[in-house]
This record gives sequence, C-alpha cells and structure tokens, in this order.
Amino acid sequence: MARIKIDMPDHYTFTTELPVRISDINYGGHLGNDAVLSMIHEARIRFLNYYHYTELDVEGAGIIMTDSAIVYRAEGFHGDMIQLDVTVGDFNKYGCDIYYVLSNKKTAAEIAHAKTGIVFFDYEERKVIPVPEGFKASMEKDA
Ligand SMILES: CC(C)(COP(=O)(O)OP(=O)(O)OC[C@H]1O[C@@H](n2cnc3c(N)ncnc32)[C@H](O)[C@@H]1OP(=O)(O)O)[C@@H](O)C(=O)NCCC(=O)NCCSC(=O)c1ccc(O)cc1
Repeated sequence: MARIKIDMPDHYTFTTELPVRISDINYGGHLGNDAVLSMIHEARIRFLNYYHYTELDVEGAGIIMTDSAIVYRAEGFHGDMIQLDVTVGDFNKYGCDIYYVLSNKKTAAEIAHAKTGIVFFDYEERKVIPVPEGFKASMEKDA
C-alpha cells in the first residue's frame, strides 16, 4: 500500500498542549501510536469546547467519525510537551475533516500529522444529516 500523505492545511485555528505521560509510552520507550489517537481525541474535545460545542452537541447535532489517518514523523518521549494545532477543512454536504499537527513544543520537531473525517449524525434516528450552517459559519469565520 502507498505511504499515507495527508494534505495538511497551512493555517490552524486552535492550539493546545498535552504532556507525554508515562502511560503514553510503549515498550519501544517512545510515544505509542495508540496514545497519539487519544491525544487527538483530547485536542478535538478542547477545540469543540472553544467554540462552545461538545462531541454530542454541535448546534444540536451529533457527529460520528468516518475515518482517521495518522502519519508518525518523529518519536516523542516521556516528559515532552506536545503542542497540538487543530483546524477543520474539506467540507462536504454532511461533514468535514479535522486536521491535527503534533509538535514538540521545545524543539518544534513535528511528531505527527493526523486527520479525522466526521459526518453529522442524528443519534436518535441513526442517520447522517447535513452540516449545521452555524458550525460551518463559525469555522469559516476563523479560517
Ligand atoms: C458513517 C456512517 C454513519 C454512514 O452511514 P451510511 O448508512 O453508510 O450512510 P449512507 O450510505 O446511507 O449515506 C447517507 C448519506 O451520507 C453520505 N455519506 C456517507 N458516508 C459519508 C462520508 N464518509 N463522508 C461524507 N458523506 C458521507 C452519503 O453519500 C449519503 O449521501 P446522499 O446520497 O446525499 O444521501 C456509517 O458508515 C457508520 O455508522 N460508520 C461507522 C462509524 C463509527 O462507528 N465510527 C467510530 C465510532 S464513532 C467515534 O469514534 C466518534 C464519534 C464522535 C466523536 O466526536 C468522536 C469519536
């Protein structure tokens, strides 16, 4: 299979930080691949909260994850402070992609590129629904 290359945006609308905890370290002595997925989950929640949303309530709508991709660019180690830059893009009728750049705050070395695809979802009807206009407008305002 071809190497994954994520076409990352140039501009990010939200930044947060997370330390590499001892529980994020795997038997290779470095930041585990699964821990990176957890870190982007935390970053996504903080990103949504910044816009007064939650994963269950974005303008009254829920979201569901349709895909995820991570490119591991450099190792992370216990005690490193990781900066996570987040933005959204590539809107379609039902959803968009959320992009994440993880970098070592001290050295600026990029640790990972990641993106998660989402669609808006009515959890009661269990069906895909269009992107709420208010969400798109909030995202475009800061783009
Ligand atoms: C994504 C799905 C809901 C799509 O449902 P389907 O029944 O296949 O959709 P349909 O084929 O009927 O398509 C309905 C419409 O949606 C559109 N659609 C379907 N998939 C997509 C994607 N991926 N992108 C854009 N549009 C899509 C499709 O084109 C149809 O459009 P119209 O033709 O215009 O009607 C379904 O594939 C699914 O349930 N996948 C599993 C999702 C899942 O379990 N994800 C992991 C758990 S959720 C999660 O981890 C998480 C959620 C939220 C968080 O904040 C965090 C984590």
